Amino acid sequence: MSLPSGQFPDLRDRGVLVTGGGSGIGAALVKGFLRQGARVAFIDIAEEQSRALCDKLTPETGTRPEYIAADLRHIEAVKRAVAAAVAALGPISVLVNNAARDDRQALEDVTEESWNESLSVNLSHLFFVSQAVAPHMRQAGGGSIINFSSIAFMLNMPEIPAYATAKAGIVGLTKSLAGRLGPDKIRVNAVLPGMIVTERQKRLWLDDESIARMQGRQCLKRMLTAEDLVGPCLFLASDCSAAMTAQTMIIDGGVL
Ligand SMILES: NC(=O)c1ccc[n+]([C@@H]2O[C@H](COP(=O)([O-])OP(=O)(O)OC[C@H]3O[C@@H](n4cnc5c(N)ncnc54)[C@H](O)[C@@H]3O)[C@@H](O)[C@H]2O)c1
Repeated sequence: MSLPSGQFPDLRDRGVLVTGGGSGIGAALVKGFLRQGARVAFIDIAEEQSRALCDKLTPETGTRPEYIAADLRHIEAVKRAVAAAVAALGPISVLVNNAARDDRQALEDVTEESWNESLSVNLSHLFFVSQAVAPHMRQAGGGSIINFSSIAFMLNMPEIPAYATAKAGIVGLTKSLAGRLGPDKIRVNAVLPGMIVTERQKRLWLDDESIARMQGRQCLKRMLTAEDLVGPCLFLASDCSAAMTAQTMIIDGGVL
């Protein structure tokens, strides 16, 4: 799929911060927001691929995104990364909490350490990045936070107990943050993607058979790609969704 053709003029010159923007859905979002004329920064742990993405997107969009190298599992690093994003962009109006790592683990193999690691990489930073960004959104007169959950926690996927727990937790976090930040004109919503066929997913978990099986369950009989998440996130970021907060939006091609 290519990026959606829609334009959201209110996103022009907005400060947009994407976590995990170095690959997959996050990279499509960085490109999608740049195409709207937004000022975009992204945080990612993978330095080489992130710098390569910046080199690729600069000629494609006419603007170089700001890359901030950080490991979101460390809260001090989160604070430094958000400060760097504000220094580069000015006030932030849009935050997309996208970074995650969907490791598989059999029930018997889960340890205290691996459980905490999964919650750290898939849940905790969404709160701490939001906490660090909120004062800057207030300064900007409001904003939109988009949290990436997943339909995975609603399906029968026994090999991802901690990831599923984190993704369910993100829905609760979204509603709590929406209540706290609504009076500051900051909206908080969650998106729940279905099977999005990215390079990493193909390398690690998906094959033709599993893709065909999921397409069999989808109403839309095509493969979903990272670009399919861009339009919904632009909508949630823009004033087109001005009265929408504390909601969840499923983007899965209609899995029944
Ligand atoms: N791809 C799918 O099928 C799918 C389905 C449902 C939900 N999601 C969700 O969508 C989001 C994006 O998924 P994706 O498939 O594009 O993943 P991806 O692995 O392609 O991208 C995730 C990015 O996050 C970065 N990252 C990981 N750990 C980090 C850390 N500790 N600090 C900083 N950056 C870190 C990675 O380097 C990577 O660039 C995730 O929240 C994922 O759970 C994806």
